[in-house]
Amino acid sequence: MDIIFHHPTFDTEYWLNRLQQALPQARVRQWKQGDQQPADYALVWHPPVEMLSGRKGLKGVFALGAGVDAILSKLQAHPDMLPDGVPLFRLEDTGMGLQMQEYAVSQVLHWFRRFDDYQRQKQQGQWQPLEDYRREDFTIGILGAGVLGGKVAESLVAWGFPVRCWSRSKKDLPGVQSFAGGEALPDFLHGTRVLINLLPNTPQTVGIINRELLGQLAKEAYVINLARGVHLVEADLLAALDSGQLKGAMLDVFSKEPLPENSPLWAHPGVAITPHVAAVTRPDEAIAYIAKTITQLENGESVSGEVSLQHGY
Ligand SMILES: NC(=O)C1=CN([C@@H]2O[C@H](COP(=O)(O)OP(=O)(O)OC[C@H]3O[C@@H](n4cnc5c(N)ncnc54)[C@H](OP(=O)(O)O)[C@@H]3O)[C@@H](O)[C@H]2O)C=CC1
Ligand SMILES: O=CC(=O)O
Repeated sequence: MDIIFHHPTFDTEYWLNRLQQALPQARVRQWKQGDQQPADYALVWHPPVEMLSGRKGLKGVFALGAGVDAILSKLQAHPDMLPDGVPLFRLEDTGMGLQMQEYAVSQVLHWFRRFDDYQRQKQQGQWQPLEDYRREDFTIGILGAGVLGGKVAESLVAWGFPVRCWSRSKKDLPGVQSFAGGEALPDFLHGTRVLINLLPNTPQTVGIINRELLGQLAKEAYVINLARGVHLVEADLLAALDSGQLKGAMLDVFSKEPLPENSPLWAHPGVAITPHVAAVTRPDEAIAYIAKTITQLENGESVSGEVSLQHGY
């Protein structure tokens, strides 16, 4: 079995060695321009079109992350990039769930315990205990209730917050109120104090966090965007912060990355920023998952993690 690997920034040597250890029967190599030798599986992130297109004998392509929007948008421009019938897989959790939980819980607690207000007071040399927020006024609404949204919901339920989620299909997650489909979106938003985005980037979700949506949240709401920058209309977010409709935003992803120097988001006091690090691919966990999935595929067993090209995630 032959496996080709391409990632623009990962430590390729490390990945090749660990993949080889996990799949001793395979021949693993870094894909280089001009390499048209046979391959059964391709492991990729931002793949050059020629790495995949027209490749015979390919049995599966693995995206080395959770989101497949970049691959799918390339596929739209080059429909022959993924040979017909070749499944595309993505990473399901592989350590990203825990990272998302850490990020979301720490930020929700930061706002819930009013550390943002106390920081402002500290800057003014002000010693002034503030009224506690109550959990019942701090409903967390999670857009997307898949692998990562589900994990984040679980961790916030454990902290005693009222948690609700919104997805395409109805969910049965312990302690979480589930809303499904476009018609249920207004009810989901009504009373949501902290909105956490973990949707995939699809034509249906681009620009979903806009003026209209933000206006339906509870007064002085907060937004955490952990998914993709294109979900959020940045100008609408800034306007909602300036009007007082929103009290704060924690953003990990941006419509343009790296965030341009002249973006007004940098200087806005209500906005905190991290550079797309909410959940990174952990090599060892990802390799274990890919090796397990390839072994299952080779044994003719069913696997999870296949991307629906129809739904775009
Ligand atoms: N910032 C970072 O560092 C990282 C960001 N990400 C982002 O997180 C995203 C989510 O990852 P993951 O949880 O694994 O993805 P999943 O595919 O497991 O979950 C996606 C969820 O979104 C829901 N959904 C999709 N389309 C719609 C729609 N039109 N309306 C309502 N709900 C919808 C799905 O509904 P249903 O369950 O009904 O299908 C599902 O619950 C990734 O796509 C990626 O962009 C991922 C990793 C790191
Ligand atoms: O943003 C990262 C991913 O894995 O998707």
